[in-house]
Amino acid sequence: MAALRDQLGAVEAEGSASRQGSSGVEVVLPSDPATPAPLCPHGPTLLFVKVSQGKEETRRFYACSACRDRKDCNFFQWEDEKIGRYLKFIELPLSQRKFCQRCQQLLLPDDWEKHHEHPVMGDISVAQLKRPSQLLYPLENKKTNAQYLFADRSCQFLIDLLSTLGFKRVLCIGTPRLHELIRLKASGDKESNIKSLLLDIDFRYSQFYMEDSFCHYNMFNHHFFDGEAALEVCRTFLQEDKGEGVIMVTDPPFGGLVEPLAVTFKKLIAMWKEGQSQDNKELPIFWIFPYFFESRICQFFPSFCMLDYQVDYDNHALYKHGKTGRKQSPVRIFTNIPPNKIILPVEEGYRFCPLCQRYVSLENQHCEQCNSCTSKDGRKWNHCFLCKKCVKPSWIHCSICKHCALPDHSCKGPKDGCFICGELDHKRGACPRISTSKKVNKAVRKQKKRKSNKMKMETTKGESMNHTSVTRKKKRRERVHQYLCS
Ligand SMILES: C[S@@+](CC[C@H](N)C(=O)[O-])C[C@H]1O[C@@H](n2cnc3c(N)ncnc32)[C@H](O)[C@@H]1O
Ligand SMILES: [Zn+2]
Ligand SMILES: [Zn+2]
Ligand SMILES: [Zn+2]
Ligand SMILES: [Zn+2]
Ligand SMILES: [Zn+2]
Ligand SMILES: [Zn+2]
Repeated sequence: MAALRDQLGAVEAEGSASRQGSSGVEVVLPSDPATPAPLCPHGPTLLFVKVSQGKEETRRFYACSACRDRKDCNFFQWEDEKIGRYLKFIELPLSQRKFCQRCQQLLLPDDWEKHHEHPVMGDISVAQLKRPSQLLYPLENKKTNAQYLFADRSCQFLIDLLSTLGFKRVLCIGTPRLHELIRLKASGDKESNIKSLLLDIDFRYSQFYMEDSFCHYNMFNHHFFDGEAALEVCRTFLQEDKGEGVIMVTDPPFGGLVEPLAVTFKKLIAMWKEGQSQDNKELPIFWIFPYFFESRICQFFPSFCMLDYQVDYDNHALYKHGKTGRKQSPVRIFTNIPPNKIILPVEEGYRFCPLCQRYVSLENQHCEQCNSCTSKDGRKWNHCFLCKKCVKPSWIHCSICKHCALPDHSCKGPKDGCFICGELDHKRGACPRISTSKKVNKAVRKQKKRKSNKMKMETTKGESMNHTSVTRKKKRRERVHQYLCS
């Protein structure tokens, strides 16, 4: 890309020198108006062509519509670059296939010079190109990307499940690893030829896929960055075969708000419905999200139920945590597919409850009072006759608060529960009622103040500062663990 930008520089320098003459750079109309121009920070770009001595060159390029000076906006892309680049790359001999780890970019020989001081990986095999989620580093920015990739075990479980349920097409929203494994499997054996379309905000993936298998997309506002043509790719995918055989699988960043996601998913459902013959059917969906969002998700999608299956991730330290050797993860699958159709692996500790007609975690026992397998976190829950419901094993009934809570809770205060709504089963960060970041900040400030007061108290009690900070760290770790697992 950088090399290409330099070419633009040269072209522009020439262009401005003789803009009025017979040589220079001219704006042209795209040959196919349905193909939207790529976007730069200034909006859709314009298509340019270099003209020398009155003759147009054959290769045209997109550049910024607003900025004439490369210093102001260095966007550059050949009109035919997208396809050309990937195909050129795989045609190179293995020894020339390089990937810049800093720029997260496949390099063509023209680009090498620009990256010679960067860490560059060589000998990129076809197998590696087919697993971009292993080549690219996961974006771990908690607030925006939180790219937690499925552990093999969970990804394989999902793929087997999709194939057992007979799906032919999978709309992958924010599931790049699932997308690549579906494609890998489809190319590997003729039996399973499931198609997959990935919608993700991580643009790095566009290097590895053509426009019919990747759309640069924002799931919080249903925005296709490449305009109408990309939207059409998605529509066609959903409506193929009159909408038969398609499922939507999504694993949004957990910091994300449920409501905008629900609005987006409803738009996609409507898009699928346009191509439907019968009205009464629902678009099958797997929405992967932490269990403490159950009530919130079911509010928007009453037909959804939560499966007991614990989804595991490769790069999420907290979710790998577990005392029993088995990883404990708070992440579940929410779906409108009847749970009795979904077999959870017995070898991983799931069993079928004939009364509930669904697979549950081994320790999730059927409660006769509730007439349901009530555990949400995979542990055995206890029935409280005063609360008339099952509660976490770590909770006891508090006669002051008149409900069950952790034994060391402080009565009549939201301190041990959620700072925002006061509920005891989740913390502020997971509150389904958070609507503005303002509220969160306020709660955080409050919490910090309380903490620092507490610390002052502890230090005046005569404990050494060192010891206090160690135990506080330990306590904090325990609290995080509790938040996820208790
Ligand atoms: C929790 S990760 C899920 C990855 C999945 N477990 C996998 O292994 O395939 C969230 C994914 O959503 C994507 N993402 C984050 N914000 C997004 C947004 N606003 N719109 C679309 N995708 C987004 C991230 O790039 C990432 O791939
Ligand atoms: Zn620009
Ligand atoms: Zn680089
Ligand atoms: Zn049961
Ligand atoms: Zn019960
Ligand atoms: Zn109780
Ligand atoms: Zn109490």
